[in-house]
This record gives sequence, structure tokens and C-alpha cells, in this order.
Amino acid sequence: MSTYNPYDNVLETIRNAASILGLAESDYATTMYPERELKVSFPVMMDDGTVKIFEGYRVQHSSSRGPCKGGIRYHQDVNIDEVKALAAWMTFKCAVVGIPYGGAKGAVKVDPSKLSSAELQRLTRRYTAMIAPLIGPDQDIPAPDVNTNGQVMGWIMDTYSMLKGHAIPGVVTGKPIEIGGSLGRVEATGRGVMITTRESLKKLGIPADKARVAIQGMGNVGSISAKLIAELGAKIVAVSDVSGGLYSSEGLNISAIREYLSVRGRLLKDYNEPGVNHITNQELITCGADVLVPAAMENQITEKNAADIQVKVIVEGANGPTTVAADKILEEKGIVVVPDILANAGGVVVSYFEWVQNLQSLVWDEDEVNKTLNRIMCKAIDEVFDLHTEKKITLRASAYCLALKKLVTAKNIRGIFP
Ligand SMILES: NC(=O)C1=CN([C@@H]2O[C@H](COP(=O)(O)OP(=O)(O)OC[C@H]3O[C@@H](n4cnc5c(N)ncnc54)[C@H](OP(=O)(O)O)[C@@H]3O)[C@@H](O)[C@H]2O)C=CC1
Ligand SMILES: O=C(O)CCC(=O)C(=O)O
Repeated sequence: MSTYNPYDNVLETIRNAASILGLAESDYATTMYPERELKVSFPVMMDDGTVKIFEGYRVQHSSSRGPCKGGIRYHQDVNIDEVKALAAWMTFKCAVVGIPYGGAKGAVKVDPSKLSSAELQRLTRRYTAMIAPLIGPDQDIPAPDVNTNGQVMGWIMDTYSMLKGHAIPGVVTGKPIEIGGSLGRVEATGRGVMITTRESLKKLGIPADKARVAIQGMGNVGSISAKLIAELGAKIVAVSDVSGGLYSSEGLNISAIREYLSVRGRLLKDYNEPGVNHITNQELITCGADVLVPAAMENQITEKNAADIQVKVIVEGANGPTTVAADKILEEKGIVVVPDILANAGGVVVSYFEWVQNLQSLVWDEDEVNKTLNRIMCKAIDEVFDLHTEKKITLRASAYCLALKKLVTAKNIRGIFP
């Protein structure tokens, strides 16, 4: 795993925004520290009867603007600093798009591809029981992230409801529709990435139907982004998963690749189609395209490869894909970076709709979900681009300034007692 500490990235980005806004450290200090960090260890019975101990986390970064909100990640390399960074990004993300949440994130250190479905369910239920004192529809609402999905959210909801003695769908979002999930949530993050790409290209005067796009990661975010960006008329020339990537200058057949990947365990290194070349993830990042959408993990664009990037625009589908050092190189090269806290906010926006539906026992239709998502995203995109133009700062600095201002205002209104 990488040696870059994503939480250091977060702190540097906050300090930069604070200095642009002329804030004293006492004004924004609370945004530099998570409110709560819970580390848990818990046993899980394996299918062969042995017991393994797993480590997990739930970090609540901020509740200044509302209940904490953020996904749960299952990954073998996860650590507390990564979860702290992911929780802080949630706080800034919810603030920049103006939904009434703070930020949180959870994780279990596990490679879920090595577990059976029954083991995964036992692990999820035990982890839920361990973080149960922190979560709940009024205080902290988990959702899917890397290697978790609707089924995992269903097990979390069931375990939490068993502990409370009645059904509490609003404790998690990203659930299957049948138990209170929202139409449109599975596609929401990718839809938000598509909206951000479409609007950013419009503002930059690049026709979307002529754009050549490379996408790293073909999970929930990457694969839906690929599908919806292709529907804008753009050519998806490269995609990848953990095993490597595919490239075709003529454009890839995204529906065939999505269909191939729908079988659990399949990897792109084994995908074969005439005219499609195999490339590495590093080659994908530096391949010739107009738009790069990193939609996999943190720290993929660093000072080691930033100078070789050829695209005009980077739309960050993943959280934290670009290091601070790489950001500076990209700025010097004139590459526009649309930051994660804006570009991938579609997921949490529709999670908010799901939670609102759960609290009111209402069901919205998919058209209403997608239209409202589009409106919220377009407003936030306009605000971020406007401040970027007015202050001549990067889009990331602009997004952080807008979010930080809201966070500091909320903190000041609530006050610090005594
Ligand atoms: N799900 C959501 O709603 C949201 C997710 N995000 C962020 O988007 C990113 C992707 O999340 P999501 O799509 O949900 O996760 P998934 O687990 O669905 O997909 C992750 C994808 O990234 C690939 N991948 C994993 N590690 C690497 C690597 N080292 N190099 C290249 N590719 C890799 C995986 O390959 P393989 O499957 O072969 O392992 C998979 O294709 C994360 O940063 C997440 O935090 C942000 C907002 C919301
Ligand atoms: O939908 C959510 O609540 C959070 C999704 C998430 O984890 C993220 O935006 O990074």
C-alpha cells in the first residue's frame, strides 16, 4: 500500500482553504480533529469452525451541520488514518453540496474476496454490533463504500433493528429497495460523476460527444460513470480494475465489459476482445485521453506520475485519488481537477433522499430522485466554478473554501460552551 498519509493531505488542504478565507486557526481548528474515533476488535467464526479476530473502525469527523454520514469500507490495507481522512472528506462533501449532515466513515481490515458469503454476513453482523453505540438514524448513518453493497447494508439494518427490537430502516442507506432503499441510489455516485463531467466540460468549452475518457476502477462508481458518460456520446478509451486495464483508441464496449464483470471473481486481466489492448493501471493514468476519472482508491495520482498525465480534465470519482504534491504539478500543467468532495457527492445526496424517505415512510419515484440530484449537483458545480473564477484558485481550493465557511458558521452559531 502507499506510503502517503491521506489525513496529512486533508489537513494541508484545510489549512490552504483557511488561509484563502483569512481564518485564524481558532476559527477552524475543530475541522482538523475528528469528534470520535472508535477502534474495535471482534471474533468471527469461519466456515471451517476456526475463529478469526478482525479489526474495524468508525470515525465521526463532524456533527456540526447534522448527523454524521458516510460509508463502510472492507479492505485488507485500511488503517485509522485512511478512515479519518475518509470521514473528513464526508464532512466537506456534505457541506459543499448543502445537505444537512456531518461526516463519518467506517472500515474493517479484511479482504472480502477471501470470505464466503456466510462468513461475510457473520463479520458484518458482529462489526455492526460493535459500532452500534455510535450509529443510528439520528446520529450516524453508514452506507456502501469500497467492497460493500446493498446486501451488506441489509445485514447492518437487520442487526441494528434486532438490537433495538423493531425495524429501523433509516440507520443505513444504500439498502436494497425491498427494505427501504431508494430508487437511484445504486447509480447515484456514477450519475453525479457524469453530471460533474458534463457540466465541467460545458464550462471548459469541450464538447462531451468528442471527449475521450479513461476511467480507473470498474466497481460501483467507475462502471456506472463509464456507462453514463458513454451515453453522453463520449468515447471510453480505457478502464481498469485491481488486476489492470483495457485500452482501445476506438472506444471500449462498456456494456460487454460490465456484463463480463457481473460474475463475482472475474478480473479484467482475463477479458479478451479483438482490438482491445491490456494496459497497467499506471498506463491508464498517463494514457492519451481528454478526461481521466480515477474511481478506485486514494493516492493514485502522485508526484511520481502527475508530470506524465496528458488529459485536460480530471474528475475525481474516488475519494482522495490525488496527493497535494501532485495537485501542484497538475495546476502548473494547466490540468483542471474537479475535486472528489464535489464530483463524487451524488452518492451521499441520494443517500440523503433515502434517509428522508425512511424518516417520513415515503417512496419517491426514480425520476424525482434523479431530477433533484441533478438540481443539487448543478447548483454546487456552479458555486464551485464561480468562486474558482472570482478568486483565481483551483477548483479544490474553491470547494474547500465554500465548505469550510459553512462549517465555521455552523460551529459559531452552535457556540462552544462554556
Ligand atoms: N460507492 C459509493 O457510493 C461511493 C464511493 N466513493 C469512492 O469511490 C471509489 C470506488 O468506490 P466503489 O466503486 O464504491 O468501490 P467498489 O469496491 O465497487 O470498486 C472499486 C474498484 O476499484 C478497483 N480497485 C481496487 N483497488 C485498486 C487499485 N489499487 N488500482 C486500481 N483499481 C483498483 C476494484 O477492482 P476489483 O473489483 O478487481 O478489486 C474495483 O473495480 C472509492 O474511493 C470510494 O471511496 C465515493 C463516493 C460514494
Ligand atoms: O452515501 C453515503 O452516505 C456515503 C457514501 C460515501 O461513503 C462517500 O461519499 O464517500
